[in-house]
Amino acid sequence: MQYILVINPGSTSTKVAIYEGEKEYKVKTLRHSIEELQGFPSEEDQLQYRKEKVVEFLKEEQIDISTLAIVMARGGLSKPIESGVYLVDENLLHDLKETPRKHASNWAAKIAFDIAKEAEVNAYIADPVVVDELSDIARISGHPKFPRISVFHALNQKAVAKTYANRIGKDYKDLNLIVTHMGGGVSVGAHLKGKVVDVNQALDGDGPFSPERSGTLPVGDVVRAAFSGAYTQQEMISMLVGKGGMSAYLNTIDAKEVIDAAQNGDTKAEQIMQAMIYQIAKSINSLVVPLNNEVDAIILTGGLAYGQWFTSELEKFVKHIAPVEIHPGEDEMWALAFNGYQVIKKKVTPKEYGNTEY
Ligand SMILES: Nc1ncnc2c1ncn2[C@@H]1O[C@H](COP(=O)(O)OP(=O)(O)O)[C@@H](O)[C@H]1O
Ligand SMILES: CCCC(=O)OP(=O)(O)O
Repeated sequence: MQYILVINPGSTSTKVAIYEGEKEYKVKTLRHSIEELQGFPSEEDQLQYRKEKVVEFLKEEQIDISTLAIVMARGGLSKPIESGVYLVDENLLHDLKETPRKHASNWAAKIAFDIAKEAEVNAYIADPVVVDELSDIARISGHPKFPRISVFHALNQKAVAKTYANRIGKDYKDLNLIVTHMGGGVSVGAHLKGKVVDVNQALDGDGPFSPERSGTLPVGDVVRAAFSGAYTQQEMISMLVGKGGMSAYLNTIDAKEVIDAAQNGDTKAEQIMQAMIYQIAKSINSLVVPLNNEVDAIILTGGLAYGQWFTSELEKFVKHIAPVEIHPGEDEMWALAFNGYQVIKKKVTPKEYGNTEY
């Protein structure tokens, strides 16, 4: 049997799967607690830990590495690139290692590359978090030194948008959609006829706060705190990513636990969840502008979209704009496998990252 190995590290989870063609054969989602993630002395230690989890999965499922036909990985914070499938090569690995923006997706290509090397096959990424289709006007932030950039859940946003288009018998390129991914990070994207022309910078940029990120903060106060002498650069960055948002208020990155507490009378948990919903709703409403007031549907996806109370509260703020579709979890694993299968069948020609000028 020739298998496709799919590797997807997120900020709160590591997802790993084996596909036979487009068909899921085995899948595992490991959820990581805040204590577990903060216990690693270095980035390298966490990479090794996540890699061990992938190798353990292969052993548990008795998948011999020689049966792998291809390894597919989520792409991280390399340079901005167009949507597509890219061979994991030394250039890509170099940029992912050197990037100042740290995120679990940066490790996926390295883990995939090492396993693929052992299996004597190729590793690829598809629709990494740096897919950049921003309109020129969306790039202007308010100061030329700090242009807005595209960092978001490109893989899942595009996959669920295409799944929705297929389901209603339309082409993705004929629709205007607002896709909201709500996981460890939250991204809200304006898909204008198949291009994500505006989206919040979902790591350390702007947008709603999320289970582990602060989103937009009062920037003057942040600058004063940064220069106060009270914090190191790493402590400041952690306030934005990792220990920001819900985790800063409630010391957990498990939104399910907080939603359950909110529904069982925990007023602090309820207030923070309502604030997250309020901020996400404001972002969704703001994307009516890049879509010229013509929105075909709003899609809610990611882990938090499993929470029925959460999505129904959010729907109240946005349902006047367009029909709301709930797509809980993600199509990332399937999308990676699908892209891998297209490469195997030679229906897609992978791009070379090093040759990509943007
Ligand atoms: N049934 C659920 N209801 C609400 N939130 C959930 C549910 N299941 C998972 N989540 C939350 O979704 C978040 C993780 O989403 P996910 O998209 O898997 O994130 P990531 O890929 O960033 O690790 C966690 O905060 C988790 O608690
Ligand atoms: C960096 C953008 C993608 C992102 O936030 O992914 P997670 O929600 O999986 O951390």
